Amino acid sequence: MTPPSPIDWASWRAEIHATLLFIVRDGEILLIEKKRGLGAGKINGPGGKIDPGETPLECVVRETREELGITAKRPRKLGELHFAMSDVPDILCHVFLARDFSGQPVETEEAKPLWYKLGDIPYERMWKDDIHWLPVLLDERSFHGRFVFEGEEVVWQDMQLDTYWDPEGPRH
Ligand SMILES: CNc1ncnc2c1ncn2[C@@H]1O[C@H](COP(=O)(O)OP(=O)(O)OP(=O)(O)O)[C@@H](O)[C@H]1O
Repeated sequence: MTPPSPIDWASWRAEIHATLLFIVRDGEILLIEKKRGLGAGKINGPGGKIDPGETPLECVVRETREELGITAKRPRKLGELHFAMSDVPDILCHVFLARDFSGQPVETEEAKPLWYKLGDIPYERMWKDDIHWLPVLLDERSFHGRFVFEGEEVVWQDMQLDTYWDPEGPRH
């Protein structure tokens, strides 16, 4: 049984709209150690806040360039995450997967690039929600996750799978 949500999701609106990208190539995933801002010190994908007038896709390509100096090729949105936070503004995050990029990842003031084998993802150094949806993304399935945080802890969650129709169809 799912406990009742502490949030009224029907009227919930995020103050921040953001993006995340996971690039997977040759059995490895490109992650970053975030050096500043929300989640500094944690491992995540590149991404950040959507600028006014920007689409989520434009944002994720721009943020990946700014943070790692590479250009993601054909990112596909597979997920949406809604975070109700206790001590920072609430976030709606669009999550993308890409299989290729151009350029060489470099460390910047915002991020340090880190490659991990797909079987070796450091979930213990990531946000606590990630383990619930990153394996779904890596399976190329779509998802909609909602998480209520108290500080760094998840106190309520819901994950819906296969929630989007992907116009490009499954890749395998
Ligand atoms: C709560 N559980 C969470 N789980 C997984 N990922 C989370 C997250 N909470 C935030 N994120 C992501 O972290 C990035 C930085 O967030 P964001 O608000 O943009 O902060 P940041 O200070 O870096 O902003 P800018 O660099 O100025 O865009 C952004 O991609 C956002 O989607």
